[in-house]
Amino acid sequence: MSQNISDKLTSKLVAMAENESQPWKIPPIVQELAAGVPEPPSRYMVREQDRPAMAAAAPMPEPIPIVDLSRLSAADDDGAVADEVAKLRSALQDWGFFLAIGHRIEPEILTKMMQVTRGFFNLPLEEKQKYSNVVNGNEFRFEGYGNDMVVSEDQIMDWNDRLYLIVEPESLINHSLWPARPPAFTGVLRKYTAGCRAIAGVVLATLARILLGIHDERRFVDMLNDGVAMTHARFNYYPPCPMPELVLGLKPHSDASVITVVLVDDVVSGLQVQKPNDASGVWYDVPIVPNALLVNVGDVIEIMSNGFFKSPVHRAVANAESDRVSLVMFYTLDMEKEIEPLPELVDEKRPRRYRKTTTKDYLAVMFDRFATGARAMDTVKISTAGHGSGTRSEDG
Ligand SMILES: O=C(O)CCC(=O)C(=O)O
Ligand SMILES: [Fe+2]
Repeated sequence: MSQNISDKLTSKLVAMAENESQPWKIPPIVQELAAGVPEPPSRYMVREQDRPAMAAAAPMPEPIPIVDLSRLSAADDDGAVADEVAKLRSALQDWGFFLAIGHRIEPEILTKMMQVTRGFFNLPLEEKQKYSNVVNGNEFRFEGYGNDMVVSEDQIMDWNDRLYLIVEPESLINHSLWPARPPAFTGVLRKYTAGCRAIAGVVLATLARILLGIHDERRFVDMLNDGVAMTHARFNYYPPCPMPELVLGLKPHSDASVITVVLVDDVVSGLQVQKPNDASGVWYDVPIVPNALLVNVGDVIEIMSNGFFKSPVHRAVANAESDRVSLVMFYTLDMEKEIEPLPELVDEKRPRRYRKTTTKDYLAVMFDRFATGARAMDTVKISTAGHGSGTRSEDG
């Protein structure tokens, strides 16, 4: 027992000493930093070739795809369902995302969700630090308030603070990390979570219908109820930046989720996407559409659909005038669940394009790669240029 305590103490002291010699591991809260610096510190400055180039970001070349979810589950007397399914299909094939209307979350809940999100980030630092994602002075945990993990001294940091929470299933909620203030936070988040769950269900049923047929509509939805599938909420806060053209709010990435539902700031834009299957690399500004929620394909659906649907690369840019918030719901599968292309979607004409992985392996790669700006997806893609499958065995 005493040996145990002394071991713990020793490891804590070692960790503290390491931490002192590696202060870069615990970055400042960007909101605090932003309030005091005339220009972003160098570790936030992106390489010249990766700069946001705000001027070069283009408006979307066509109207942003909007899908009315209420029509997807209506009676199909007049072909309305088929029309809406077709819209969803082309939105996801062209862009990897769409804006959902007819989603049945009342506008008041969306407004309140925005208010409590802003309310949390506007609290004094000491209050927010009660939910810190750094424990024992130097250990990062995945849930909580702070920055994303810093894995190396030369990592380029995002102009972003975030609160990360598991919101489903109930048994995995860490109640001590749910903010007590603003007082409405918990109640609103619960309602919002239930509304998003319904959205994820309708969209996943439609994707399965497109890929496998109506008889197999529940294939993806059932995965969200299989084992311990989790929903993670990421509340993003982007402070104003004195030189926004030198930083990124969030570096380019695709989501490691099955599917993602995003509530973007209702006043300040900042989300930009690249068009899947378009090699030009142009960034498009996503416009704000009141009361619509953005739904995007995640890496898991890209893999399981054998590339039929692509998980779009996106990023967030900062701006000089205003802060910005967003709330992102990531649907993930049981940690042990194997992820690979559905056998029905692999044949001679369309050979397997992704290696098998598991949720936990993929998330581990994702967190590591995100820090460096690399894509986790590249570790499971099978090169189509040659016929080799890379260095790892395809079933490994
Ligand atoms: O802030 C946004 O609009 C997007 C955030 C995002 O992509 C993420 O948190 O994964
Ligand atoms: Fe994202």
